[in-house]
Amino acid sequence: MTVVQLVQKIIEPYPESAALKTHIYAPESPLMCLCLDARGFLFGPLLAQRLGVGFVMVRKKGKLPGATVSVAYNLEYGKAEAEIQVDAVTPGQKVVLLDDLLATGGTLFAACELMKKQHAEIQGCMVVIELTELKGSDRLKPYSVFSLVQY
Ligand SMILES: O=P(O)(O)OC[C@H]1O[C@H](OP(=O)(O)OP(=O)(O)O)[C@H](O)[C@@H]1O
Ligand SMILES: Nc1ncnc2[nH]cnc12
Repeated sequence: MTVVQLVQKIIEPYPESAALKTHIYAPESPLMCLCLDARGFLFGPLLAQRLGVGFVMVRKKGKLPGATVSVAYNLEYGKAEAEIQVDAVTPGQKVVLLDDLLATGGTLFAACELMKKQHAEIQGCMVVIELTELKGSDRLKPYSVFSLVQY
């Protein structure tokens, strides 16, 4: 399956699906789509546009201007630091976190930590691919993870 086909898959069926409604879609309150550097940017803006909600970038450290808040984390193969601008989300803001892949969960866990620091309300996480053997969804509990493909 190509990336374009995956994008189609992620944006076409889900705005109307029970899964999306249960996990993230709350029409009565604004929602932000929080997307992870870098491959999350392939999917996040499309989903945000489809849902008619805002889009926030979580970037690797040192990329964003102005005041930022950051969290260090471990990947399967090293260390990194995730960062957002301090005013990217407001306290109480509902957010859904989106990335291409869930492996160990370290990256999404760090993004959740950033959201907790900013007192945002995490609605859940969405990924295109979940590598189930690495048990990333356990790492992210109590937050839910919705994945399109698992292997
Ligand atoms: O669940 P984890 O073990 O944290 O791994 C998943 C993360 O790893 C990859 O990103 P990577 O840091 O390689 O960066 P990239 O998107 O810039 O390629 C992938 O895009 C996820 O963000
Ligand atoms: N196992 C994996 N495969 C592909 N991309 C990754 N990024 C982090 N872990 C990965």
